[in-house]
Amino acid sequence: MNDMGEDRVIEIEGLYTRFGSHEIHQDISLSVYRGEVLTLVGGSGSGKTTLLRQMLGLETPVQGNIKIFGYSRYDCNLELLRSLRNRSGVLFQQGALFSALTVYDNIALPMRELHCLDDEMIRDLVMLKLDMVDVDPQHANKRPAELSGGMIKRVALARALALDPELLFLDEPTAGLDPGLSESFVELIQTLRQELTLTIVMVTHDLDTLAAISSRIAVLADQRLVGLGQLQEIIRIDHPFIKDFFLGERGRNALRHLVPPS
Ligand SMILES: Nc1ncnc2c1ncn2[C@@H]1O[C@H](COP(=O)(O)OP(=O)(O)OP(=O)(O)O)[C@@H](O)[C@H]1O
Repeated sequence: MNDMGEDRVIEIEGLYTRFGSHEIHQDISLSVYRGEVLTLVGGSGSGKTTLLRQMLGLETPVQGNIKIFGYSRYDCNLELLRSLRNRSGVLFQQGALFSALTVYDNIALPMRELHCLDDEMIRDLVMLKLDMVDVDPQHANKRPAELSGGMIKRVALARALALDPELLFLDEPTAGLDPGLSESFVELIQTLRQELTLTIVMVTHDLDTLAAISSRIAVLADQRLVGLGQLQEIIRIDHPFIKDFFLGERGRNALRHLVPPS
């Protein structure tokens, strides 16, 4: 099977996750379509990060299937898995840069792992990625400890985009940023998403970020998917988590254009 003409980038079917006797997901099914931003929300411990890690192939559910670009995560050969990995990029929480490596080497690492690019080509590509995320080349030789929180996120995004992925995973992309930095980081993601025609799966607790870039939202609660759709549809669902999350005071501020004041 290939992905020609297929507009589902990810297909999750009948997924169950358990850690010991702790049930995390029951019968989760959802698709992510090419070019959309699907945002996963849910209470603490509802299994958002676990689901993201399963899509990345870093964890395996006890039951169910996940297809990426039309290929099952669980019946492919090593070469195929590597190619699936190279077609996706990930921005982990807190950036997760290698602290011993410079900015340059952090971004160059995935390129070097391909073993087919020479040093000059890698240099040009690293500089191009830094430019894409608005980081001045003068910072290339710094280590992560010398960077501000906002800069770490940008460098981590440059690394996530190192291999020109079609699919980007963002785990709490604006966590730890103050509102101004958070807004400009979201604008950067939005611009790159359009320029690079990315498909994005994002986990966030931040309603401003969610409202700014989500095409659709998937809500995890009670081990299940209790909502899947556009924001306007989600906020009409009668579920305690949804009411609390979207229609509480913070929600009403972030979504004031959608939710009438009570
Ligand atoms: N490898 C693991 N072994 C055992 N339990 C785990 C493992 N990974 C996650 N869990 C548990 O699974 C549950 C879901 O975790 P997960 O991190 O996916 O939730 P989350 O929705 O992302 O939460 P948060 O919003 O707090 O980040 C939690 O109770 C967590 O302790």
